[in-house]
Amino acid sequence: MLLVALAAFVFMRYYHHALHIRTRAEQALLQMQAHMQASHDLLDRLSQHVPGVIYQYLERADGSSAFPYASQGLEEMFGVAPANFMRDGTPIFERVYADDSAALTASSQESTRSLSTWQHEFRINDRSGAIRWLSGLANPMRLDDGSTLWHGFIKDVTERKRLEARLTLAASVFTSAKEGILITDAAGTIVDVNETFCLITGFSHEEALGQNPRMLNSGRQPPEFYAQLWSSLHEKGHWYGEVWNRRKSGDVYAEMLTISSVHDAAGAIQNYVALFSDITPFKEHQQQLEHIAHYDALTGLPNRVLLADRLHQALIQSQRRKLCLAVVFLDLDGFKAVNDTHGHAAGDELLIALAQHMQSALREGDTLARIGGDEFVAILTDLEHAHDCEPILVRLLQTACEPVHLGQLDLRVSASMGVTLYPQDGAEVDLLMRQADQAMYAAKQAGKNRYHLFDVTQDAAIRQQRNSLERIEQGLALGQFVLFYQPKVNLRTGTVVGAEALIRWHHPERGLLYPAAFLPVIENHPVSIKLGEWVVHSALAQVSLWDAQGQSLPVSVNISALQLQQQDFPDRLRSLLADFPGLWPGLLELEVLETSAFEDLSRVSAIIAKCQDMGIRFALDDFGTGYSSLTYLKHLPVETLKIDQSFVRDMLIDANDLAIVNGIIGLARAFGRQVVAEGVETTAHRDLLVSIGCDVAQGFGIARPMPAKDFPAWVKQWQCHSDASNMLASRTSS
Ligand SMILES: Nc1nc2c(ncn2[C@@H]2O[C@H](COP(=O)(O)OP(=O)(O)OP(=O)(O)O)[C@@H](O)[C@H]2O)c(=O)[nH]1
Repeated sequence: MLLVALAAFVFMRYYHHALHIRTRAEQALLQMQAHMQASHDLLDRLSQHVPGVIYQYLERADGSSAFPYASQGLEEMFGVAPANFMRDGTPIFERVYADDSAALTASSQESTRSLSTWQHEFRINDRSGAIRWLSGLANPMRLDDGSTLWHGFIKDVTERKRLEARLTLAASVFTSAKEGILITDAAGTIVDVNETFCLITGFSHEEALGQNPRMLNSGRQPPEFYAQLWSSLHEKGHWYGEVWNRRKSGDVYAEMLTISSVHDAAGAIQNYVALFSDITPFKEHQQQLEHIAHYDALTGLPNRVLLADRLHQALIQSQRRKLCLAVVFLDLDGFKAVNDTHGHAAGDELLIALAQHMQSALREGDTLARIGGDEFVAILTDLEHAHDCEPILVRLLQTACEPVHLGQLDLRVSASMGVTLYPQDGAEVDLLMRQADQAMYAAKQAGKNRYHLFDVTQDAAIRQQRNSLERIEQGLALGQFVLFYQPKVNLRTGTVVGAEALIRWHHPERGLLYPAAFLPVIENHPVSIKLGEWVVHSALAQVSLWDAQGQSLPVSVNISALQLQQQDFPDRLRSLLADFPGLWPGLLELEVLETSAFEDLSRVSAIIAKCQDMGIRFALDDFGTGYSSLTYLKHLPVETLKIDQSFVRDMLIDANDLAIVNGIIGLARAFGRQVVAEGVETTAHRDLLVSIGCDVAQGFGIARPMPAKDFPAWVKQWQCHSDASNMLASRTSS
């Protein structure tokens, strides 16, 4: 019993003891669990304030993995709560960016194998699918069961990576840019240069650093240039332009430069960044192009473009210095023959040699340009007096005709030169060139190998002539010319036997002009033919009109020698007549001036005869005034002689004139020609003419030339007076 009791006691003691131990163990466990929970909570709380994820990673011996612990950051990173990976870590690895997966596995395996710190950067696809960069670091420990446990952290380094990428890009732009880059601090001290800077300038990185960009100064830009550059930099924050700088070798080069100022957050200038490219080859090419554009390729002399520019400048200088200048247009004589005989290449050589020789015949400051094949122009400047150019002109002439030795050949040409002088009212480059050219032409005309001075007065007259010609042509086109008609009457019977058509010009500014005011301008000019044809056509139209009105009256028109001598004159006249098919050609008489200079009388005679075959009549006007009256009378088959008014007017007081009038009447009779007296002014004229056998006359004493519209009324009025002498008396007194 005691034993039982003892056993029970022992058992109880043991039981209590065991119970106590167990309770204490349980308490300790609970305590430990509570402690662990607290540590866990503390870790969680702390890790919330740490960027990224703090974790434990377990890799078992069988290859499976788990994240026994991971802070909440894991959920942010992968979108799944850490608890999900406590037993199986595989889903995490499915998020790793495919390209980075192999490297991640390799780094992990290496850490497992060597138990070295695992440190790796890799990319994942976050829960939105975007790529993010992670950077992990963990230390491994081998557990007894052969598994490996890492403790470490992973953080998101996407932003850092982006910055790094930008920096890398910027660095590679800086390094590999084809432009030279130079960076200074705010004080202008060079803090960095790139590779291209070194290539362009020849200065190494070390040589450039700490220097001022002034080290590149070539001295080609004046101080004002740099002042303007800095002012632009300060005002606008940048400057752009071309600069000539000097390389380390001393060579000057051209660069296209952009400078920008870089400011700090407070707006203060921190740096200046200069970017430049070497444009020297481009500049050289540009210079070549400019040379081509301004210089003659064969002789190297200035060409026409540069000449115009130089001449323009020379005119300004001449005005400023109050000195003369001469423009000399020079054309070689007989140059074509050199080409033809010795070939183009020899011609070229001659041009080159002559260009050099002539250049050296000029003074320094004068310009010699080649403006075409064998044409040159010289500008002789700073002449005190116009005649100061003469010795230079003589020298030029001599130089141009000196022989040029080319191999076996001795070539020799000469020059014709036209010279014009400045100052001259309103003269400009073009005008001076034209004047010199014109004068050169005159030198050629005068026999070559000489110079000719342009004559301003003569030129003004020529221009005036040209202008008048244009006005006359214009007047003709605008219908400003009219025909007036002067009656011819039979003094014995009082009958009106015809009229002479006389041209007048209703000039818009100068009023009614007589032929003497404009016909001399067009004498021997093609315009006179045009005007002459107009006269014939208008007269035919008038005759035709009067004919239709029942007043059939012959009309005479004056015809110039030039017009009559045209080979096709009869045909042209025929076509004028063709416009008036019903008109009898005998109503048209052509008056040829007796003073006309005919080149070939037999040809003129043949033309007259052809026209007469058409029915046209002819008169020799102003008969007796020329040197060839009798020759013309003999050779030209005209029907009528018109006695010049100068003889008629003065025959009453001058016996010689009377004798001439008598003589002409006698000649007319002898040659079977009719005779008409011009310039009848009084009854005394009439009586005398009638008494010596000239019945037909015209003159102011009968009627002045009048507009066509007044003519029929005048005829009617004339015929009302049976006694013509009364009429004459009344005219004379009026
Ligand atoms: N060799 C050579 N000949 C040229 C060149 N340019 C034009 N010519 C020739 O130069 C000649 C110039 O003509 P002209 O001035 O009428 O010749 P020219 O014999 O001097 O005649 P004149 O001036 O009346 O004395 C022509 O035969 C052109 O073909 C060139 O660059 N080289």
